[in-house]
Amino acid sequence: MIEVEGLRKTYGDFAAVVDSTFSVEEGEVFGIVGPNGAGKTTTLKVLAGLVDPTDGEVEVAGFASDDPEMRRQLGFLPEESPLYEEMTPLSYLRFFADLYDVPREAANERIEAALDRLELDHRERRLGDMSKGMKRKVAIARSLVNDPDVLVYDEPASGLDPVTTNSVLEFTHELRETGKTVVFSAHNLYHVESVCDRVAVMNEGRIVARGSVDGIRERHGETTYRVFTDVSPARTDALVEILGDRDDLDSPDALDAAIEEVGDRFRTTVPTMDAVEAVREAAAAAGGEVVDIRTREPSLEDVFLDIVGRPMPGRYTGGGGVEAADGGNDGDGERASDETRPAEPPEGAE
Ligand SMILES: Nc1ncnc2c1ncn2[C@@H]1O[C@H](COP(=O)(O)OP(=O)(O)OP(=O)(O)O)[C@@H](O)[C@H]1O
Repeated sequence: MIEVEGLRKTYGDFAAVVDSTFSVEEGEVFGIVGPNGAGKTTTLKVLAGLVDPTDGEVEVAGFASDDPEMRRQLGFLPEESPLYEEMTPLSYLRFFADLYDVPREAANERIEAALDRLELDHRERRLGDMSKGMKRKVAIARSLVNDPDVLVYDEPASGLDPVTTNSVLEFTHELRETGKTVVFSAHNLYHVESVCDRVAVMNEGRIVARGSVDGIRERHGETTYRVFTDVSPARTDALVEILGDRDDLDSPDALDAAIEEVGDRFRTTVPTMDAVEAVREAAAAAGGEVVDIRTREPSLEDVFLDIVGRPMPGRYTGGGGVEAADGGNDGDGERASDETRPAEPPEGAE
């Protein structure tokens, strides 16, 4: 439903988006996450036909992004959506339905259905007097008046209270059950995890990972083991010392920092089963024993911090139009599996 190949957008010699390749299947909810300035909004605006790409191919619902027909197939929700303050939700939404030439009866049905589902009361109230959450719901309803196949939402739940956030996210999730394809950006990784089928992680203009949330987590996150050790209070220093002295562990320093007192036990967080065995031996040497081992899966947030913490090649083209280093994606086999595209893979990665 959406094909993006080698997308690049530069402003002067600054690259807002660099060699970005991804596709979104029909009926999929696809999330774009990344820190401030990563290039999410620019990518979405290109998809919505509001910004021309400097380079690359973009196709939405079978139309090139510069084809005016493409906009008719699309509902765009910008990050900030100023509404005509003097209008009411109903008059505002009917106005947009008219712009799209939606027959009055179909428009009314669509508007009522969207506002009912979004639980928007006060439909005759002036938009200027509505809360931020209400306005956001009206803007979401606006994105649906032309019954588009593709919805592009920039931070749909930004700045909303938890109840309204949930309602908006649930609604986003439900859209795919009606056959819509949704691309949205978010900062809140929990939102992305709860709603998206697949995600792209952007950093400094590049897609540095993409795939299912679980796939990305598996590739990037590290499972850690929490080992709970019971040692008599008189022997606790001995345990810490023995563990700190182990030079057969990946990182004795990190291990040392990871020993915490939890109630009358010690909790040691280690990265491998070998390290778990090392803790077991140390506990025995200190006259205690391991009483519990828990596995901790990485959250998307752990993964995100790991990925975006990596250095990226420069974004400035120096006027020549060529990046300091090539990164991003090569575009092949994007749909086949979960993929990651670190711009500069650290040694030994992948
Ligand atoms: N019209 C423009 N002219 C110059 N630079 C721009 C323009 N639009 C965006 N940029 C720059 O491109 C980079 C990416 O911006 P973009 O808005 O796409 O990031 P974002 O990931 O959506 O960030 P945020 O999460 O803060 O909204 C930023 O450094 C931004 O300043």
